[in-house]
Amino acid sequence: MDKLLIRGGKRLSGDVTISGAKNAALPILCAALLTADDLVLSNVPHLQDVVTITGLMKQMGLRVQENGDQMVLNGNDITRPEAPYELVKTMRASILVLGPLLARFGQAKVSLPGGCAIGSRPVDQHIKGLQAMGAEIHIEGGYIYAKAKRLKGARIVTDMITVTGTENLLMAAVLADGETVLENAAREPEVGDLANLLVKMGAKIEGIGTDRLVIQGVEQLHGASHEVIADRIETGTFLCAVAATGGDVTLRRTRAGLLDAALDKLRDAGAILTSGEDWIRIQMARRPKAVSFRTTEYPGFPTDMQAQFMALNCIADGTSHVTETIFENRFMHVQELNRLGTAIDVEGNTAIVTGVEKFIGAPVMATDLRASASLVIAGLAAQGETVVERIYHLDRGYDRMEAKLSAIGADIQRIK
Ligand SMILES: CC(=O)N[C@H]1[C@@H](OP(=O)(O)OP(=O)(O)OC[C@H]2O[C@@H](n3ccc(=O)[nH]c3=O)[C@H](O)[C@@H]2O)O[C@H](CO)[C@@H](O)[C@@H]1O
Ligand SMILES: C=C(OP(=O)(O)O)C(=O)O
Repeated sequence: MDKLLIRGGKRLSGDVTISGAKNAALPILCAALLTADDLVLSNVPHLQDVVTITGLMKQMGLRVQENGDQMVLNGNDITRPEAPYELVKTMRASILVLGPLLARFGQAKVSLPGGCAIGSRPVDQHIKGLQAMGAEIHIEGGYIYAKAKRLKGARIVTDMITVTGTENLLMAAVLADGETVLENAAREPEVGDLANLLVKMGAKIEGIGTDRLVIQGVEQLHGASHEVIADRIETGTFLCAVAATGGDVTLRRTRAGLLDAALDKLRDAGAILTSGEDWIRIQMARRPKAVSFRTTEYPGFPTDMQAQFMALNCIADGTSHVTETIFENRFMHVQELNRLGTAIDVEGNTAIVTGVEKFIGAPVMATDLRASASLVIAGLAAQGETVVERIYHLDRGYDRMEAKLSAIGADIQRIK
């Protein structure tokens, strides 16, 4: 299994190009199931999750051509609307095939994703919403069996704000008969990116970017071209790395407006941030100040940035309170960070982080995607060598992270 060897203490400087967003690319790739025409995508990130979702859809009959960060997908020959457990278990976002398969083919068999390291993560809201649209659904042997001659528009109010739930129901509603209203919809930019693509494919959607999506179903969708938006979590991760090590780095092909809440916290920590239409520059010349925050749905502070900011707080001046409100078990990085000599206590869903002036590298184990990123940031800021094991988690969601970090001066290498 691959590992990362990091020799910490290097200042970071230069330019980094941010990739397309994992959490936009995954639902957008699934939208290829909604049409028999070509979907032409650009800025598709090189990620294991992208390999997994395209592999899953290829075994259904989807044709995929790749060329760098471009991809052409064609769903004319889909014969098996099924998602087997072997593929779904490695990536929960595979549940995103359920809505489009049911909407276009009137049936789907999709493995239940199960929980993961950060929480139990049920998909009851996806199922409840599809049932409200007239789908007959039963669960047997760990699989969701769904069928509906044609889905019918409905008013759906989800119990909580769910990102992939909103995306699944949106992809179902675009081909349903009549009007669907999704209340309490997620407002994450990735939901908006999917909705904008669907409109290009001929869908009728109002309220994009708001918590109320109104969809008039159409008979069929056609092909379209689309560029995936920048990954705001990769952006935030690189910004945290520079804030933790000190330096001067410009991130290209990304946008400050995607992550205002995280940028505010970086400013509070002492970073100087400037930005233009498609770049963000961070200058950090001092020890960071501790920053407290609570994770919430967009536009609040993202749960997917919690671990990386916790690593930053570990070397900051002062004590911070980090409260996780989205997932019940998203502090797996705490024990690993403490192996480097950091000082974090957990009380319920709040971590109390007492900043230390320095920490020393150690072998650590990645437990999930963003936990891995926090260990890389801590390793970059630590003295001596840190070895991060189980980086297959990192490869799920970061596009060539070690190459991008090396290019701005980090001493980091992959050990096969
Ligand atoms: C591929 C993708 O886009 N993943 C993102 C997505 O995950 P994902 O879409 O899985 O997360 P949700 O927004 O659905 O989860 C929010 C909360 O709702 C709960 N819930 C959700 C659905 C449901 O049917 N029942 C239920 O109880 C979850 O357990 C969680 O506590 O949003 C999360 C929250 O911003 C991010 O951390 C993930 O990176
Ligand atoms: C939790 C994440 O992803 P997923 O929903 O794919 O597990 C993430 O991107 O941080």
